[in-house]
Amino acid sequence: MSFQVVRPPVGVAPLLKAEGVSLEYGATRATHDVSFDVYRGDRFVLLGPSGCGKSSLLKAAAGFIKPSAGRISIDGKTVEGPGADRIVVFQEFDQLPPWKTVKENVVFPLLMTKRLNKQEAEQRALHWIAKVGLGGFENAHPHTLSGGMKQRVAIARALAMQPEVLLMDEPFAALDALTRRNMQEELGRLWEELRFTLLFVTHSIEEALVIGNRILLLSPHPGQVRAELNSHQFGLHSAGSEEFQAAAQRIHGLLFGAEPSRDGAPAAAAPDSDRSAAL
Ligand SMILES: Nc1ncnc2c1ncn2[C@@H]1O[C@H](COP(=O)(O)OP(=O)(O)OP(=O)(O)O)[C@@H](O)[C@H]1O
Repeated sequence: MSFQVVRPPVGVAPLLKAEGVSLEYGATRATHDVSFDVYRGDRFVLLGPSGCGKSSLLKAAAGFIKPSAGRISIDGKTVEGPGADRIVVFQEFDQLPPWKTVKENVVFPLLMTKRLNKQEAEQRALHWIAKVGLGGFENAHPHTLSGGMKQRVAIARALAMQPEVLLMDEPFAALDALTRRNMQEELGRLWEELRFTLLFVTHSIEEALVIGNRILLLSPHPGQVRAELNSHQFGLHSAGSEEFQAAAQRIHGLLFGAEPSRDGAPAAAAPDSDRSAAL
């Protein structure tokens, strides 16, 4: 199977742009010279092995950490810190304050923006709680919910803020396989309806193919761009198909540089400097 080469849309400016981003924690370099463009409506996936700096890139896009070199911008403006235009959904189930009900969890950040009054915020919260299938659980506390339901609350809370970019850091990684699949389906359904812009981190090749329309492959630590792929043709509908399996295998080869060729000999991975060469 072959991937389409990524070509930027003609005449459209990216919504989120990472330019030569290096991230460091003291002496530890997490990423080196990473560049990518996310366009409005993209489901853009950062994929790479553990420790390659995916979460760090997401945190930098969220404004939680600053690049040691390069820059990240939204609509041309350099990201200098967190903002309501970028909301993060994390993997951890404890991202919801446990003393607040489902409704209060969704309402709270809306009130913090000071753009809505209490009644408007509650109305909007109820709308989003229903949208993620949690109607009837508005007054429940997080500890009474399953892991999947907690992630639904986190998604409702994020989408209610109507961010420019929804940032998701392995949001389904701690869920059992069946719930994870349901949540991937749910996210796809929400995207079909709302067409929000998504930056999604995962180390699962299958999840990247199911969720993303574009995938950035990062090399092992420190993360550098290995390749960029279009993957819009894949989804849960195609998971398990021959083409899907071939794509997953191809990505594995690109990531780890040992893609088995037809005759069984390892083939070279995409060179960092030429993203399209191996696609
Ligand atoms: N707060 C921190 N302090 C020091 N080093 C850190 C910190 N956070 C991450 N690192 C280091 O930066 C590198 C990238 O980590 P990061 O969590 O971004 O990778 P990742 O690709 O998201 O990994 P995983 O898939 O395991 O979550 C790793 O070497 C990690 O040890």
